[in-house]
Amino acid sequence: MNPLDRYESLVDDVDAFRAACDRPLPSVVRTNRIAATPARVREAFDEAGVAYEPVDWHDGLFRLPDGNPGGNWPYVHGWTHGQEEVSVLPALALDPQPGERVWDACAAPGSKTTQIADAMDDEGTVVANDNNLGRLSALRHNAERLGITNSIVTNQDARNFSTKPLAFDEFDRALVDAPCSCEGTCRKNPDVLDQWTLDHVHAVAGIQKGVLARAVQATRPGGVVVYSTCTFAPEENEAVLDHVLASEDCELVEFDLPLETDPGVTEWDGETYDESVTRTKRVYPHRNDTGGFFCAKLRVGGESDESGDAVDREVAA
Ligand SMILES: C[S@@+](CC[C@H](N)C(=O)[O-])C[C@H]1O[C@@H](n2cnc3c(N)ncnc32)[C@H](O)[C@@H]1O
Repeated sequence: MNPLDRYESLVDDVDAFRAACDRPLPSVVRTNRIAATPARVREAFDEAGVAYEPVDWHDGLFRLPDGNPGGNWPYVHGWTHGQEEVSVLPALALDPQPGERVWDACAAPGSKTTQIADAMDDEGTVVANDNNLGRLSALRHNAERLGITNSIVTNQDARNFSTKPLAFDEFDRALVDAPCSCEGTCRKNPDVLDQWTLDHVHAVAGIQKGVLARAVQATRPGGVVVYSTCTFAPEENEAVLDHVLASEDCELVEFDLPLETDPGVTEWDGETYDESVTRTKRVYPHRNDTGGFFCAKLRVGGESDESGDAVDREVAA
């Protein structure tokens, strides 16, 4: 069975959805503004004879029609990082500010960690955590190449994350870019559809619930948690949020993304979810010619003693 068959009742135009999922995905790079401007990257691509096309919704992204995002000197100098268009969305929703404390719970190989550090002007603290040591070494390599200095790396199971190694015990913001069944990456890696099983969807949903709950607990009252996956499966998206809304002190908030999205679904396979999951965003490949994605933004409850404005703190870790 092709798992994409499951989503035909969710999309408006099944033929366009299936055709988009069958098309290869263009390579995209993000400008690392710590090291260069988009104008300087364009100049460098021109000088090096690298073909590129602008991405209309983000001035720092470029599509590379010939592929190979790592095969040119602007990449080697840390001016660019290969990152799919939809992969840029969670950090935009998180909106981290210079000086803040941010936890990237499932961070490797660091596309979003490095984008978060960039958005913070490399000021404050990003704690980049992953339970996979091999993937963390790729993250460290990327952070070094991009010249990032405000990030530290931890190797823990995010479900039981301990802040003991840190000099603080709560974060202003947290990102859970969760391990998932990766259906939305089928344009890049069609094998995900052959390897798909419902058992894996249910198993990974358990991990997702545990990590998201810990992220809410580790974030200060009034702070922000963003949850994202690259899958269409409601079991891994809306159902995870429904679970955490019931068990933790948090709420889903409205937010904007610069791409065309569909709202989260409130019913799936005989289950119904909290109405507020309609505030989450589904990105289907045929809408913007991208990969598939899911993104949600939560506000943590409880008494907040901070305005939510950018804070000026010493890096403490
Ligand atoms: C979607 S990938 C993260 C991609 C990354 N955010 C980026 O932008 O480059 C999910 C990551 O979760 C990690 N992971 C899986 N289970 C975990 C757990 N229990 N605790 C922490 N990390 C976990 C995987 O090793 C994997 O690197």
